[in-house]
Amino acid sequence: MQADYTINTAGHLSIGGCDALALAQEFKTPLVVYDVSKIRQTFQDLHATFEAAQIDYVISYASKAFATIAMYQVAKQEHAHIDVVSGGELFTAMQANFPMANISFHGNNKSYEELTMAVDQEVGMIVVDNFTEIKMLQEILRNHATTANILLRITPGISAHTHEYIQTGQADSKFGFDLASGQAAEALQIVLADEHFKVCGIHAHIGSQIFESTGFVEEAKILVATLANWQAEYGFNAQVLNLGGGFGIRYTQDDEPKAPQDMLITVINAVKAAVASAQIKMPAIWIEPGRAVVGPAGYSLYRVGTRKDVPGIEAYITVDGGMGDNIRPALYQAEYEAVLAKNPQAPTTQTARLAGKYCESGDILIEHQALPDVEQGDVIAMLATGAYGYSMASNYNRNGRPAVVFAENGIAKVVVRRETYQDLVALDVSYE
Ligand SMILES: Cc1ncc(COP(=O)(O)O)c(C=O)c1O
Ligand SMILES: N[C@@H](CCCC[NH3+])C(=O)O
Repeated sequence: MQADYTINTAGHLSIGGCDALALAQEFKTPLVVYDVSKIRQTFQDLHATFEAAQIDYVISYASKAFATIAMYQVAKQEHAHIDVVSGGELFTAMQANFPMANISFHGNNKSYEELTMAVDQEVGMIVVDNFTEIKMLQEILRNHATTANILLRITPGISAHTHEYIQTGQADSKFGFDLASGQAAEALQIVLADEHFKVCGIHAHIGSQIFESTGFVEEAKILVATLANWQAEYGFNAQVLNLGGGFGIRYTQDDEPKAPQDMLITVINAVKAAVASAQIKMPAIWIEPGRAVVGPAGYSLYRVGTRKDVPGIEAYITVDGGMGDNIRPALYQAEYEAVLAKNPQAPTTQTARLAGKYCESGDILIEHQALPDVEQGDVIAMLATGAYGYSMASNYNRNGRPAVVFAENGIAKVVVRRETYQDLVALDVSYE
């Protein structure tokens, strides 16, 4: 399958109606560029799918995939909720004037301060993960003489087909209350007995970059069966069934994911069928897509620097970024594709390793990348880098993180400025 990108009349890669070479020239490289209309389209496709199914729902953008003020504003404009996993993400959402009622707060080790911040800000939903958190939250709510809407995060015992580092639903997971051992039912009884909690429902998330619907269907069945049991045993009527995120995207031509809205239809149908057979009231379905919303919309633009030929092996073509702006290849052996921005469809003449500039042998962005002849200064665009790229970026080797540009209808706007050398020492304190 042909990679998904647009070429303009000059024959250059075009992102959000902007020429990629012009973007690299104006904003320098490495540069992260988002085609904002792609982000909007994904939200709109998911909304349309839910609306056609005629059920109550919430689309909660999992903002760990890319959390910035501008992105929160786009999510708000597209009528999405967001989920946050730290005080820092929550603070960013506050700066974006994101409605606090439309935020879910996640995390397996939320601190006392973070929980207090969530309560003070009247965050709409706290996704309670463990017994320690229940205790802390009870104390905070008592002290504030207030209540909180909560979901219980359940570990449903499903091993999704994905990299083990990004599986989260298996019984041996650091996240959530285990279902099989009875932990989840124990947690439910505690929160139901405390009037400070408005227990709205349950949550699970089985993992990320998942292509097969079977894991989600299984998840839906297990969670609905759990709700039916809990209704019979504890009289608990859930209003919300949050199925988490995890829809996979296409990084390379070998990937053939379903469109997120197609995956969603399967999931909705599985919930509807399970609810009908369990004879419980249909809860609102909440989903938390991160990668599927921002991944395909993001491009990383790099300039080619050096080249090293190794006799008999693929050459190293090194660019001006690498593991500092995209750790995923080094961390998960994640695969990507890249094109030459000035002529994405130029016939290829070589297969090379696209290497980063960081001081690590493992800093290879792409192995076996087919490329035409490239020269120093050429702009290479890595595709589908919008999820967990910038958000996991670091200052390793004291490289500044790239700027981020939103491109839409031919207009490009910096939404995160490039870090300067001065930024890099801004937190340092002299010891002389
Ligand atoms: C609780 C939760 N929800 C949603 C997501 C988003 O997942 P994805 O980006 O794969 O859609 C994650 C990350 O895996 C998560 O941990
Ligand atoms: N950061 C991971 C996904 C983890 C999602 C968070 N639970 C990735 O890049 O694929």
